[in-house]
Amino acid sequence: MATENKNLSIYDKSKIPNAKSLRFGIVVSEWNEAITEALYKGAFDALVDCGAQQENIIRWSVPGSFELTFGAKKMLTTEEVDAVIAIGSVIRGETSHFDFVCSATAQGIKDLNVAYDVPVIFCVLTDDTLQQAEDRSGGKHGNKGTEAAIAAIQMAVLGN
Ligand SMILES: Nc1c(NC[C@H](O)[C@H](O)[C@H](O)CO)[nH]c(=O)[nH]c1=O
Ligand SMILES: CC(=O)[C@@H](O)COP(=O)(O)O
Repeated sequence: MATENKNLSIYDKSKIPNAKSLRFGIVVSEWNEAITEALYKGAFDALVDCGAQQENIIRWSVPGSFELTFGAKKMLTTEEVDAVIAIGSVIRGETSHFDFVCSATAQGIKDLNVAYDVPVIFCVLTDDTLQQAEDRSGGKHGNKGTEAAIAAIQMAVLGN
């Protein structure tokens, strides 16, 4: 289902485990800051809405999405967290750099999920235009940060 047919911000709170006892790390890329800050707000607000304590949400910033893998690895290996959310916004430019950044970031975060026992949630927008990014970070398609927060809670308690 394409995002166009799924609002990224809708969740049934009654079906989401309470996050009161959980600790979360959120690593935020500074590239396209207006987008990533909107994604962060969506994630933070959803975690708190589902019971997370604000003091149990640790935020770190990294320069760009390519650095999210290292930032998430450092977060999960040095902080006591139950899940990490990696937030980025990659917007296509003139060259193929977009493809390399997106691929490396996706593969890197996937690799962390294989190598470690703490879920790392892929909250990285990969858009052709700024409008697409705006639509998915609190715009007409909702907020992928909200979606990522719900996934983080669900994965943090998986198998418990
Ligand atoms: N163009 C975008 C980047 N590029 C920067 C890289 O992520 C990385 O920081 C640099 O290559 C140094 O290692 N990053 C984004 O997050 N979004 C972009 O649109
Ligand atoms: C995703 C990128 O790295 C990209 O925005 C950089 O732009 P350009 O390809 O024009 O150098």
